[in-house]
Amino acid sequence: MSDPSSGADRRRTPDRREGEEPVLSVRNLRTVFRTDRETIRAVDGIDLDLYEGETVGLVGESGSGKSVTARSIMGLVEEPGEILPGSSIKFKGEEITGYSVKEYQDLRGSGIGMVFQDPLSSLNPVFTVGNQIKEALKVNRGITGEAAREEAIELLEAVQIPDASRRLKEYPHEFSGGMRQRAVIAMMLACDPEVLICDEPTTALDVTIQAQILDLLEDLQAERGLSILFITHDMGVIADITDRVNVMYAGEIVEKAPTEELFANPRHPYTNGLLDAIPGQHADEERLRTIEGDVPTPNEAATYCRFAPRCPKEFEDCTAVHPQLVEVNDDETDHIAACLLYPEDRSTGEAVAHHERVADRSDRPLSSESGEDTGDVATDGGDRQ
Ligand SMILES: Nc1ncnc2c1ncn2[C@@H]1O[C@H](COP(=O)(O)OP(=O)(O)OP(=O)(O)O)[C@@H](O)[C@H]1O
Ligand code: NI
Repeated sequence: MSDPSSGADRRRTPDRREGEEPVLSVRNLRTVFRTDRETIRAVDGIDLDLYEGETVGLVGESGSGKSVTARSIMGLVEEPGEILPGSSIKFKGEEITGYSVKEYQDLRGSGIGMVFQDPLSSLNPVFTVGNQIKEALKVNRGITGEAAREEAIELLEAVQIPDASRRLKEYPHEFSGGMRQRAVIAMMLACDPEVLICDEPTTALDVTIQAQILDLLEDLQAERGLSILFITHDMGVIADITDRVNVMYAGEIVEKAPTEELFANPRHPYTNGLLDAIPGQHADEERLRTIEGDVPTPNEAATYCRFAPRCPKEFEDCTAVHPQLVEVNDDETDHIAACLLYPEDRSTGEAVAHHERVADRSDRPLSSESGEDTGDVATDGGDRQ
């Protein structure tokens, strides 16, 4: 059987670095939540690549599917959530969708670490910070006793927690918010991960502390060659620390480009809306501009543009054709956008026809929508070696 990701590879042109394999590669990821009333397509067919030593951003408003993407990668999708067959997530070339509970535990213990917005969700209140780091060292790297204590001190020093040997004996509640997040990062480093997924790790912190944590992540990345997937709704943070960006809206990635390029030439109207909402962009205005309206819950197949109802550039076809990620023009092969206005060097009619052709090749219904479970999607699923 063919590789489930090959169709997606042909259909879009993401993120490639010549001759190099990504550490983490996501293709056609679809994660749904089925309730009695509806099927929420929280993540609806996204592609994502992360190469060694780089920071890739995933940005979008609340409810766009960023956290579900992260949880899908980590094997943390809970009932009634489900990763659909045909989705592919590869870590160092190995398919990890379909991993057992034990395999995911091992993956989280060594390969991929995750830092959440709330550090207390990763820390146990009844154990000292030192004990928790030592436990991580024991379970994941077999380091115990005095060696573990020394390593724990080194890790706290690596995340710039002053007075490390004393602080090891303290409990999470004795740490400030910023220090707690550092402790969580130290715990992640205890697993010696290659990939770090950060889901809004600084959102709850004040601006100064936030900047310090971002600096720390950059330092750690340089020292350890970490690859970081950074999730945020804050375009300012994206500009600060990422090399490449994926803009997400209602379960889909709508624009993808190197960070500098995205900020210099944003193409998708949604991305423009997010950029306009950065504080300080419009000094003459008193209040922050935000995009009017809310992210819709993606509870039906996208046979149209999900952003159209809020889009200042909406035209008739936007409600009838599902935009595909296409190159914004002939010169920008690493800049793609899912908007019927592109490729910009074609007439609107030609561009729309192009999107229709690509959609024909790649949009597939959920098996539940095609009546019987025909296996149309499921046929791709069983390809794990
Ligand atoms: N357990 C669940 N059951 C049903 N729907 C869910 C569940 N978890 C997430 N969703 C839905 O999935 C969609 C995406 O949620 P997600 O948490 O990934 O958004 P997000 O981009 O991380 O937003 P935020 O910036 O607020 O963290 C939302 O529509 C949400 O309601
Ligand atoms: Ni989230």
